[in-house]
Amino acid sequence: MTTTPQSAGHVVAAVIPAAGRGVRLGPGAPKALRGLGGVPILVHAVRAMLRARAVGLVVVVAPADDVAGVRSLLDSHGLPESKEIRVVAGGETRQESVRLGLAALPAEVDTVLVHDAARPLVPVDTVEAVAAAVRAGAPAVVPALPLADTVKEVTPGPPGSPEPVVGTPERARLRAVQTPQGFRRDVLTEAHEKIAAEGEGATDDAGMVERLGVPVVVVPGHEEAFKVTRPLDLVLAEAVLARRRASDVF
Ligand SMILES: Nc1ccn([C@@H]2O[C@H](COP(=O)(O)OP(=O)(O)OP(=O)(O)O)[C@@H](O)[C@H]2O)c(=O)n1
Ligand SMILES: C[C@](O)(CO)[C@H](O)COP(=O)(O)O
Repeated sequence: MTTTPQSAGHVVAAVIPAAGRGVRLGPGAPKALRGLGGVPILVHAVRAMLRARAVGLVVVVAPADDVAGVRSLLDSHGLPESKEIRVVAGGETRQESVRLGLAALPAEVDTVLVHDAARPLVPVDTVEAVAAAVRAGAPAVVPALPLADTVKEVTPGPPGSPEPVVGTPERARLRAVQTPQGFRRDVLTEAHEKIAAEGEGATDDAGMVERLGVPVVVVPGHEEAFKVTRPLDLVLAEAVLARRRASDVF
């Protein structure tokens, strides 16, 4: 096991929430366990984190009813043994799963990257860039991309019914947020303790940190770090992976 500093005095761990069902992807196994190029989505995500020199330890947050199954799945895929991989049970929400992953970190970890299992193809350069920005002093770092579409704010109505438009935010000021999101461990832990205690949900970890009043910065994301959410995303992921395998570039 190696949890020695991988990046100049910092001990960086990746927490991978992988306990979701993948309802929007359609019926089947939990999303992280479904195949992409013949390999479970989760295995791609774990490899993406292990490839980063900065990352010294990975915590996988598995569906609560299949922790042993996920452990043996990872063990059967020939992952490098130079870095420890822990597997813990997840919760009912992404927020709860991340909190359970944080609780499994060893004391010496001071920097945490939270990465969706559902973003299996994130390039290593994006992972390293997020870790480097935290190392450089930012308490919270988010990779993100400018939007291609114009966005409307609406008053939500019943599915399928016309929804009144409230406004059109200035697109140049908007970013679509990805993972891994990087944090000083103390900041992320405080966010999960306080915001969860307030009973407020959040769709990403940086959103919780923002509510503490801690500054969050954005660094460039990558179009191949997209989230596999709906069936078409899986088609795209298969195509990206096939191209990488053909050119041997990961
Ligand atoms: N209770 C949950 C819910 C989500 N996640 C994880 O959070 C990441 C991002 O969530 P999302 O893509 O929304 O996954 P699902 O919740 O599985 O998707 P859906 O909403 O379609 O069911 C995924 O890696 C997912 O496994 C988790 O660890 N625990
Ligand atoms: C964390 C995240 O991937 C950033 O875009 C996203 O917020 C997860 O959202 P979801 O509601 O779980 O799809």
